Amino acid sequence: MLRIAVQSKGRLFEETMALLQEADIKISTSKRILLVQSSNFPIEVLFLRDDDIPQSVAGGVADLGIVGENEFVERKEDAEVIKRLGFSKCRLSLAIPKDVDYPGLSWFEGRKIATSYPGILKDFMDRNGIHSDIHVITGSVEIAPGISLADAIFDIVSSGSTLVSNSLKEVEVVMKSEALLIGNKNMSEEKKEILNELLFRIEAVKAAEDKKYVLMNAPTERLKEIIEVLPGMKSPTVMPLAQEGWSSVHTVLDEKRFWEIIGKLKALGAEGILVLPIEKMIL
Ligand SMILES: Nc1ncnc2c1ncn2[C@@H]1O[C@H](COP(=O)(O)OP(=O)(O)OP(=O)(O)O)[C@@H](O)[C@H]1O
Ligand SMILES: O=P(O)(O)OC[C@H]1O[C@H](OP(=O)(O)OP(=O)(O)O)[C@H](O)[C@@H]1O
Ligand SMILES: [Mg+2]
Repeated sequence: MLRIAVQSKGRLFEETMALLQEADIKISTSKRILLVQSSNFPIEVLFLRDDDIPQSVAGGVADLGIVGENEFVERKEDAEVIKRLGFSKCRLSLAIPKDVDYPGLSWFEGRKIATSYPGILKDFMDRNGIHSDIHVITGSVEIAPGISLADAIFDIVSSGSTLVSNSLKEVEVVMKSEALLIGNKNMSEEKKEILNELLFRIEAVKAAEDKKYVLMNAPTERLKEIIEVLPGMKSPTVMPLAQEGWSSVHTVLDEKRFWEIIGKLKALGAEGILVLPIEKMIL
């Protein structure tokens, strides 16, 4: 049985549970139970604070973990990055009061910076030859300059609205982050086999993300032009309709290019276009 450490609540929790669910791994969650076995897959889920996930994976308390890259890099624990998961995207940035002129990194020389990521910040400042005074706080970092606790902050930014609400401006992006699947470096062969099955399922879920299955009726005489417009996995499926001169065309479309392609298909005479979600895709 594999043990995976995931965040018990917070920004990573929902998407982590959704990923396991889409991979058809059933986990019943209840606030008080911190170790739960799946009823249909050889895995158990250990619910932890995200701060503790890198260490539990490096030390072998858990075999796998899902954690933000920011937290993983900060902790400097010896575990392996198995897969970048593409959710909980954010960045770690330096921000200063919005009315202060910013001449460049030298501004931070001798300044006090509040952060929950002292390791990443110190490495960045050392690389750039800047000496600053790093003040560690575990939450509500953005408030620090407003209450004269620090001159600047170094924290997570996503939409930037927390910075705006606290009259701060982002001046340097130090790293980008997303959720990672990390693993213990000494997993047994049996555990690696279960991990491979898990990865196979995760990849099928990820491949289907942002993809749609599209069916349409098309005039047979325009099929050649219609097929040229469609990217598809290999080539579209084409079947004759009962009505003479018409065909049914089935294909997979990328959501990003969806409207552009649909527009072209309509112009070529396609009609009765149906768009269906795809649950999984095995490439
Ligand atoms: N605004 C955001 N947008 C996108 N991702 C974010 C955002 N804030 C945080 N994250 C990502 O989600 C992770 C968890 O964030 P969260 O705020 O839940 O952490 P936490 O308060 O430290 O939780 P815990 O109680 O588990 O210690 C962060 O380490 C980061 O990778
Ligand atoms: O750029 P934004 O979109 O505003 O997001 C950034 C904020 O999001 C996170 O906090 P969160 O809302 O998770 O609350 P927390 O401080 O309790 O972790 C993070 O610590 C920032 O404060
Ligand atoms: Mg935390």
